[in-house]
Amino acid sequence: MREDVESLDITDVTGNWVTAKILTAEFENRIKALADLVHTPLFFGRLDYREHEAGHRFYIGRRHVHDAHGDPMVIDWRAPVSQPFYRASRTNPMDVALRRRFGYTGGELTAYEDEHLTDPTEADTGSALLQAEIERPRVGPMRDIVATIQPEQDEIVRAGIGGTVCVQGGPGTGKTAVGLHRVAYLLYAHRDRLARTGTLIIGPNRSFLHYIEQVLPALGELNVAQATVDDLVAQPHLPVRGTDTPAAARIKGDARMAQVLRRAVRSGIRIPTEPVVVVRGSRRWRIPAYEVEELVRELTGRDIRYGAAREALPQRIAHAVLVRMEQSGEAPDDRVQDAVARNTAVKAAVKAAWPPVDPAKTVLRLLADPEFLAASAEGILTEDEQKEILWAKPARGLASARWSAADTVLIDEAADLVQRTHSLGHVVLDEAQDLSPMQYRAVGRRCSTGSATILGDLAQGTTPWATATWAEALAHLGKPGSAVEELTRGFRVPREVIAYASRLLPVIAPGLAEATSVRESAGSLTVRSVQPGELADAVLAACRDALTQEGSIGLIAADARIPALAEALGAAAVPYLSPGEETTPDIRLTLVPATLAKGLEYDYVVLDEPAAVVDGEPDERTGLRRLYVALTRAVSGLAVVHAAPLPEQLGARS
Ligand SMILES: Nc1ncnc2c1ncn2[C@@H]1O[C@H](COP(=O)(O)OP(=O)(O)OP(=O)(O)O)[C@@H](O)[C@H]1O
Repeated sequence: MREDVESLDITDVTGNWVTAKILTAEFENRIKALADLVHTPLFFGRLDYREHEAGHRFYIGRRHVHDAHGDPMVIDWRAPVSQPFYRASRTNPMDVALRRRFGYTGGELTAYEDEHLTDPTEADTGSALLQAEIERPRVGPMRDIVATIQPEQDEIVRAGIGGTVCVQGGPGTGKTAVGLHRVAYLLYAHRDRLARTGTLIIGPNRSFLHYIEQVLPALGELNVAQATVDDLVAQPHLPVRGTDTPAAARIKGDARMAQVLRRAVRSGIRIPTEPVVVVRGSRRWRIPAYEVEELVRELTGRDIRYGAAREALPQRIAHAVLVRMEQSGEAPDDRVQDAVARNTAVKAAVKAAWPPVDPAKTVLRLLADPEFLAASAEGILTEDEQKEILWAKPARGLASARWSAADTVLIDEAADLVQRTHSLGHVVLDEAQDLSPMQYRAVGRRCSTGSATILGDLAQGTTPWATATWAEALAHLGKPGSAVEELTRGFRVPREVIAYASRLLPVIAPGLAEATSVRESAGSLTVRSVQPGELADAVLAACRDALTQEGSIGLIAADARIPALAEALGAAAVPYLSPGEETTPDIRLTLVPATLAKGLEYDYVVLDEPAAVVDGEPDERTGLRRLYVALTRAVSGLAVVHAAPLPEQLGARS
């Protein structure tokens, strides 16, 4: 297939150099997509449908492959014929007589496993290849799970594009993996539509995005944008240089701010009291004040963007002029209406009634001018709340203001009040529990005419404004009442470790079910108590111990402890990486600040001083949730080393 593309000669068909460039680029992309990847086999499964005739046997793989005659050899995993590979069971064989899974070692076919779904005498033993895949040591960035997607995951992956799906799932239940495969599926099933409208994956931070960035290209999808929420609302010339107190950030992130902003943006609207007089040639056309007033009142009552109304008003006034021209026997056309709309008298009337609004300046004024804030927030924010968000030292101009991350979300909201934000076809929002209501709104307007996949775990919410329920989050996103699915089978964390971490659940997320572990090996869990002076040495020893095993090692610690640990590692000449940097055979240890651990995983985790992780957060619940995240990053083993007493919720180990 690659040679076919490479041998295409386009000199005859390209009329001009633009077409030639575009075609060449497309061919290059296709050749790239058809590259041989040594460790990525062409197929991983086979389905024999029950009528066992020619054409009833299908090989399933990452992409479609055909032979020299164009006959299919491997079917794309996303095609409808492939679906039973993931969903068929003994209770519902879906017409499949045989399902075969192929196992590979370093790109070599080394095993296969058969299930005769309609044979009642065959025992249901579960898949050893799935187990092997789950147990495989983790090195490098996240990989795809296309060969082993589980039925409950597949339901979410293939859910229709029309609806928004929200997935609540404990640590390691495959939310991120499912979200990425869902994008690949949607791009396959709705390629044209999504090529036009675009898809976007939103993750919590850069290192997380780096960790997941290889998955879609491995599935043949090269054109999916990735961003953090901060990237989405970033203002080109207004860098974030300030921080908010947790209290201020909370108020700025509250959905009530949307009402405050709406009032602020519209605060300049004035009901006209003067007539508009348009002079054209030797004639004067006068629209009396009451009529202009009516036009303005009508626009204020309509649910259209501020900017759209501002564009509509001069046209309406011009129309009123045109009506008068017609009444006096003239026959003006559309060009006359446009010319009247641009007339200086009309422009001045519009400016007075509906002045232009700069979103950033509006937010600046709200945060700097107590009277403007009071007028906009009256009956919405209390006086104390207003005081909390006002800048102690009011900024003078846009460039000198110390904008915080929450402020940029406010500017984004104000901008949307003025002009509708462009909506994409599909948005995947990962680690969604952490967003503030205003951030949900920012994401929601980017999929207002599309759909979304919302992934998260309420127990891992580590912002003071983390959502309490998915219903609330979905309402802020503008997708109220969307389906909420739950994933509970964990593919990462070993049994003993998830049981230990789950001791925190009653405090951090009462009512949430404990994740189970599908891993067969129980995993190793050690908790070591040492004297304060010995902490760094004990942590180093635990890292060295972990390094004797295969796979990646994450040393997770409270952010405040990172410099001390970095120094200790340096002094002991133990090389280490930062999150987002790729492990190599020589450097497999990553030093991870607890605040960046979310979404990542390591074969072995050494957790330094849990009490410090809890103390690093503004309140205890958030601290314990941060600890829960840190405790659930391990694939094979977790070693906890502490000098301070463990948080009591973790309890003494029985
Ligand atoms: N069906 C599967 N087959 C093989 N591996 C899987 C499967 N589902 C998930 N995994 C693996 O389990 C690990 C955890 O998955 P993932 O990171 O998607 O979980 P998550 O729910 O997003 O976790 P967290 O809440 O901690 O962010 C990953 O290594 C992923 O590849």
